[in-house]
Amino acid sequence: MLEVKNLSMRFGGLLAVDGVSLDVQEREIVSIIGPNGAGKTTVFNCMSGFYKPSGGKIIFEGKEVQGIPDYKISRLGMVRTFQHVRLFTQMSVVENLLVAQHRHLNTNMLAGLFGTPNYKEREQSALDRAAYWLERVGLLDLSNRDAGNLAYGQQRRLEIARCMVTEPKLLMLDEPAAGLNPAETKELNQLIVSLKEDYNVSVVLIEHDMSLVMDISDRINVINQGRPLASGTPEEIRHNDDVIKAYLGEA
Ligand SMILES: Nc1ncnc2c1ncn2[C@@H]1O[C@H](COP(=O)(O)OP(=O)(O)OP(=O)(O)O)[C@@H](O)[C@H]1O
Repeated sequence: MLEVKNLSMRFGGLLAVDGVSLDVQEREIVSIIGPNGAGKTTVFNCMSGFYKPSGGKIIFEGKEVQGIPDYKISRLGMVRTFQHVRLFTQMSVVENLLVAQHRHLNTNMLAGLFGTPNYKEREQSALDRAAYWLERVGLLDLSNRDAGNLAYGQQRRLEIARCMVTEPKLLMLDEPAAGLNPAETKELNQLIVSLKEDYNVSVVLIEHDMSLVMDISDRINVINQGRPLASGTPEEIRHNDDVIKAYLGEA
């Protein structure tokens, strides 16, 4: 469903991403790993339309999407979370999920003002979807709390719910386990697997928590200093000499 071919991204004199290729099939969890500064988030920023890549192609469901702005990419069904949680902290938990859907659907303001039947129906289904996902990530009891007052692990789950209410085909998670305790990481592990198995979503994951990566990934792509280093199953990556060297070098 997604193919990234020979992607490159230059910032002035720095070639942050250089010739990275990867692909994601339906119902697959694909991870991108690599030492700090390897270029992982930059790859994500290109895939999600935050950056226009300097070179290469990004093909989603047969369509070239490199350089298309982020809001259009998300309407095609590719949505992402951020390394640092980005919620509307002064809005309630449920409002965060409603805003996400409005932005996604590009709701007509006049229809809203006049409260047309079609608009009301859509509002109701947006509320139903919000309630469904809040329940699913264990936040239904906190619907009316300000998002900024949630514990960190809860904010991370709300971010995933905020993506899921838009019914994506491909979900991109940037370090979702960062800052979580072991129990929360275990819950996250189960949630991500369930997104694939129960909701047919493909997941691209950037993550430093190797036990999580090894446990849930179908395939892993390793990048180092902007360049592809290895790709394969968790078992193949675990035993790859180049990968071991790159990580030992970092430590
Ligand atoms: N907007 C930018 N302008 C200039 N340089 C950038 C920009 N974004 C990233 N870089 C540089 O590109 C390189 C890759 O950064 P990137 O954030 O993609 O790495 P990463 O693999 O996600 O790292 P980490 O695991 O630490 O999050 C780094 O050298 C970084 O300083």
